[in-house]
Amino acid sequence: MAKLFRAVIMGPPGSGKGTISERIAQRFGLARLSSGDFVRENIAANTDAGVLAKTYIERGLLVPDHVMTRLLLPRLEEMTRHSWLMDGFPRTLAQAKALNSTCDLDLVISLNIPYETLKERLSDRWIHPASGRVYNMGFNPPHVQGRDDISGEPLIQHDDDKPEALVARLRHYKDVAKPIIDLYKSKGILHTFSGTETDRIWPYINSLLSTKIPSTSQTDTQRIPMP
Ligand SMILES: Nc1ncnc2c1ncn2[C@@H]1O[C@H](COP(=O)(O)OP(=O)(O)OP(=O)(O)O)[C@@H](O)[C@H]1O
Ligand SMILES: O=c1ccn([C@@H]2O[C@H](COP(=O)(O)OP(=O)(O)O)[C@@H](O)[C@H]2O)c(=O)[nH]1
Repeated sequence: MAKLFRAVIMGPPGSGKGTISERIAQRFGLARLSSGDFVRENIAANTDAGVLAKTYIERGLLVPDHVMTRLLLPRLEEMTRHSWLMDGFPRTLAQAKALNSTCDLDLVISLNIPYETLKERLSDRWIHPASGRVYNMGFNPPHVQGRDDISGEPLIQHDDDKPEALVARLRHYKDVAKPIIDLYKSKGILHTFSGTETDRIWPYINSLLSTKIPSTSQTDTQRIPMP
């Protein structure tokens, strides 16, 4: 069996993690895992953890570590035979340590994007909740306004992209990300990419990953349904 590949993508809200994850998943055939999608699915399904998580998300806060690790680690244990790319986890040092005890990461991508760019992008971000596909009215608008290109279903905006929640989220990101970044740097697996446009960053990520994983002919993002 080919060697499995496990990667994490980090960056503040709006830095392009979702956009880049989708490209990586399509180009390299990795399973794409998103902690945010997982939390939202739990909220929609009214699970105990979902109801609890909602009270934090509404205030622009992170969900507590013990809730997140309880939700995600069993999920990762089911993925022992898949290569994957995780977006949104770990978001704290405690989560990074918990992840560390579950699996060995091969690579961490960290995105470094100016604050003004983040604010502009998020005020105009639209999402197809079922697939996680993201649109931006300027950068990658849907073919039909307000509708997902593939399913035709309605697009939504996240409550936590509102400016009130956003400022708190950005401040919080800076504080909590630094020790995680330092940890991955010390392990020698951190790769940082800076810039204002995903299209300009992407070729560098693409060539880095090409040296680490074989590309596939897969054209559709592989999203593993959450239980
Ligand atoms: N690893 C995590 N730890 C704590 N809370 C999390 C984690 N992942 C997701 N959440 C919660 O779920 C919310 C939505 O997750 P999602 O990844 O979509 O976040 P986001 O902040 O909108 O991300 P981004 O804007 O960076 O794509 C977060 O704002 C946070 O409250
Ligand atoms: O170069 C870019 C990359 C992304 N986006 C948009 O910015 C928003 C945030 O991107 P994404 O959801 O990928 O970021 P994340 O929050 O996952 O890091 C989305 O509306 C994207 O369409 C953009 O306008 N230009």
